[in-house]
Amino acid sequence: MLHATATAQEKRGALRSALADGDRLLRWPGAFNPLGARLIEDKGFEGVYVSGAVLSADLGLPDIGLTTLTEVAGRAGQIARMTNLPTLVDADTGFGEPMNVARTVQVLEDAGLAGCHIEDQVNPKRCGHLDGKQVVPLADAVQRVRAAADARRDGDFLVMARTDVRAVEGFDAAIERARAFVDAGADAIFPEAMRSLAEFEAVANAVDVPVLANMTEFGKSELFTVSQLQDAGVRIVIYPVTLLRVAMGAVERGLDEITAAGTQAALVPDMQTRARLYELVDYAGYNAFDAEIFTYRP
Ligand SMILES: C[C@](O)(C(=O)O)[C@H](CC(=O)O)C(=O)O
Repeated sequence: MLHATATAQEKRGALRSALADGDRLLRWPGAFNPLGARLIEDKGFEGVYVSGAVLSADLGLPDIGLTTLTEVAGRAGQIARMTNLPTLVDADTGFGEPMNVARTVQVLEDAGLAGCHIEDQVNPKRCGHLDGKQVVPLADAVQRVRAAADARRDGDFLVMARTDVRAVEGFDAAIERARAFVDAGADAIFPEAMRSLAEFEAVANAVDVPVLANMTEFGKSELFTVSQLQDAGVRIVIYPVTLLRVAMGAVERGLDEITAAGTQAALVPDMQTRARLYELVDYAGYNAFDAEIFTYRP
């Protein structure tokens, strides 16, 4: 009843245990809204991702660091609250200098997130799969990670360091940064825009913390399967924009159908039904809760 019963601390603890548990790959689709997180949990996935690209797109904005910490924490918190799964949020470059990064981590902890990733791009940042990116010097990037790791009050909050350096300085630099970020306190590494499975595997072998693979469509990485990634030693896979793209594709087709046919009738068989929607928002559970409270007498 009332959906997520697990506290943020419990979700963070569960994530730590899942990451410590052998080499099982954790699959985290990107939720573009809280209801999407509910569905991700219902379908048996292991975690929820909140993408900066999706949060930006939701506001009609490109993913170039225009969103504020308040916007990101607010929306990510709404999403995290709706699920018992751990939720990881994209914190871009951390919203400023190292002291801003520290505050970012604490605000995201308070919003109920299980962790976040901080990247080494310069501002304005861009999608990790586009050309023309720039990264800050290694020393500055390491300070961001150290600030994030030191700022946490819950030691289970996952600080993941993302490096975009592969596309700028090459693969060896990505390995160098991954190792330096782990030394600075990173709990996990997100090597952005790897060019092959072998590159993911090499990063996983180079560090003793979990490595994430970003399986975003229309990007620089091939779309590897869960078993391929697992065999390469990857521990977490995200599908950051997949559900938004799928949904928006359906929305476009729906609008075209209404225009062409003058009615939405042909769309109905493929729609989520009223009953399924009510199930996901626990309509019956709220009614039962309400009825019970009204019979309560001291
Ligand atoms: C992971 C990512 O940062 C995101 O915001 O989800 C993006 C995804 C994308 O634009 O496809 C990225 O930079 O890879």
